[in-house]
Amino acid sequence: MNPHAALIRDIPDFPKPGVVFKDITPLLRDAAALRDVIGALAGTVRGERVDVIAAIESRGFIFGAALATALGAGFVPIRKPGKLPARTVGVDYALEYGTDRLEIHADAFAPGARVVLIDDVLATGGTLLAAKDLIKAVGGELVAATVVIELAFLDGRRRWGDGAPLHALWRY
Ligand SMILES: O=P(O)(O)OC[C@H]1O[C@H](OP(=O)(O)OP(=O)(O)O)[C@H](O)[C@@H]1O
Ligand SMILES: Nc1ncnc2[nH]cnc12
Repeated sequence: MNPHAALIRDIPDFPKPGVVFKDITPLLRDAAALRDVIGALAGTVRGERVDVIAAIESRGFIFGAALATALGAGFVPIRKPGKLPARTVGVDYALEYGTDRLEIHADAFAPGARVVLIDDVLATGGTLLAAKDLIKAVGGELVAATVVIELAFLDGRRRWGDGAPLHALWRY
């Protein structure tokens, strides 16, 4: 059950015809709802030692940075191409409405760093899987991934595979 379902808005045909876009901006501007979401994200990794939150540009940054502060963890950005200034590792991927590339700094993690991956939406799973691969490629130990919204009808979870658990606060 999502107590804040009314704060997630369906926008038909954005950014392309046929896509129903889950708009989280009404939720973000609601102070109590935003606090609840950050608390719920923290709940998905309660009891785990977490050194770093890694989050995906750009909507993932909103939740990831707030969660890092709440948990007393650090923050590592996984960015769209050409944005990170030092040496990077990158991967091309497909998402629900296009293709893109994600990059991470090659030295993003201290040895043995325990990492939680955060994003706002799991749709086809291409983005989250690309981020998982990058974290592993640069030596992070992935503890879990958590998304706020899972579009279960797109079956992205099927691609996630074994290893770290994949949590979702709300499923559609
Ligand atoms: O599961 P998938 O099909 O891969 O789609 C999920 C991704 O799509 C959106 O990102 P987008 O690239 O639109 O970036 P944004 O956060 O900058 O809006 C969303 O924030 C997820 O990262
Ligand atoms: N339908 C959707 N709504 C919001 N973000 C998305 N990212 C990928 N698909 C999405």
